[in-house]
Amino acid sequence: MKNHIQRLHELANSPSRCVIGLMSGTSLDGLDVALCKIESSGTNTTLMLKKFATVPYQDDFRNEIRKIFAKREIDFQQLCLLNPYIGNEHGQMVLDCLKTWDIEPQEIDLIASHGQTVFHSPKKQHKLPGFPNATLQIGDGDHIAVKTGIITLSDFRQKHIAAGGEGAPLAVYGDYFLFSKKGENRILLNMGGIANFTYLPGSLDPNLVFTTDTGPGNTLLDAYTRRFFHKPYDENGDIAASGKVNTRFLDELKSLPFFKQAFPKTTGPEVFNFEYTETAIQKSKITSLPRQDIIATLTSLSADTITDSIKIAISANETYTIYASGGGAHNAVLMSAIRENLNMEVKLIDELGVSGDAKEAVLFAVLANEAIAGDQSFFGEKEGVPNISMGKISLPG
Ligand SMILES: Nc1ncnc2c1ncn2[C@@H]1O[C@H](COP(=O)(O)OP(=O)(O)OP(=O)(O)O)[C@@H](O)[C@H]1O
Ligand SMILES: CC(=O)N[C@H]1[C@@H]2OC[C@@H](O2)[C@@H](O)[C@@H]1O[C@H](C)C(=O)O
Repeated sequence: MKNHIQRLHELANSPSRCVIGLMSGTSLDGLDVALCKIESSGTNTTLMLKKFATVPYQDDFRNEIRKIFAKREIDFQQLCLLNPYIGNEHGQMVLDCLKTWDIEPQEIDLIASHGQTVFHSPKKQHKLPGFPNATLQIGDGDHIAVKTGIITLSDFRQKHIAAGGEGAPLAVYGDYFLFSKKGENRILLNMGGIANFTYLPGSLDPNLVFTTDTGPGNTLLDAYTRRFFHKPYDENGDIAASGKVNTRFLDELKSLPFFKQAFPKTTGPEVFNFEYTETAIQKSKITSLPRQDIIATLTSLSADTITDSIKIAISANETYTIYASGGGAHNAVLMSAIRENLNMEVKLIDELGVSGDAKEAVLFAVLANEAIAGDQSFFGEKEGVPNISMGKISLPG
């Protein structure tokens, strides 16, 4: 024990750390593994992404998670079993990546594991008096630490809730440290299962930094494409490109109160799922609409709700640059609808030196770096962006 605490002390005082960030998002496509060298902390943080891989999930593994994923009623034993099971699997995936990269586990200082979100329930969504914002990520950190022999930080979201946030989006911290630029207002738009963005003011004023989910990114598209096109997602937006947007259906999809809620707000596949699409199809009486048109309309919904949110958050006369990341950045139809709605170029975060597919995993590496070596950076007084260090520490021995 004493050795581990001494090691943490050394790491806290070392000029740089080698940190593996792990992200398993709402799309359940795989585990993103980002090996980063991080120097310093807070606004002085510099990061070099040394290696990156997405370890795809096997169907069996994904199906086990789907049994409980974002469901109100589940088999409690399944939840209990998955917690160590996912931790162990993620640990093994890290070891496999290290082997492929010809790197010894001893060369890694920390793992930052997001885990798997299985339910996200902000107050605005559950509306149960007396109950707080809540979110649950599983894939226990102790199992990763013991499996890999590497000190592991996990369960980052609880502290954010304890300090007054909804547990997400946490990207804001790393976004601010890594991607802020004096003199340039930036929007960092991430389109995973759920879409969110961070506003980084060119003034660098932490009081103006802003982050929120906007609603669906790919989650509705994936669910519908899986069910009716027997593919995991609409590759490149090809199905959407072959369909037409149906306005009646689009208006019905947009009538959900979530879209009118004030920022910051968060959501998940508990709300944006196949049933949500089905209900909107029934309500708008378009049951005979070609399936490509459904995909085209769902793609428009993602684009419109993203760009409407950006327009609300940024005043009309303000200039800014948008950098996109996440799997949705590979969807040409989604990207061009966003460009069209905003009438401006949308760049890729890759231009700023980090691959868009790696960004979220990288940001958890930054959070772990901050928890171990940071000095509680000031994030202003804005609601939903608490000034805190996050993550629980699991020791390997
Ligand atoms: N070539 C592609 N064409 C179209 N869509 C793609 C492509 N590649 C990935 N995607 C979409 O991106 C999704 C995965 O994105 P990503 O890994 O960023 O999500 P996530 O991290 O799981 O979600 P979240 O950020 O909400 O937690 C896929 O499920 C798919 O919908
Ligand atoms: C509860 C949860 O897992 N939320 C995710 C999800 O995926 C995208 C969006 O919804 C975002 O709010 C968050 O993840 C990113 C990494 C975040 O916290 O910034």
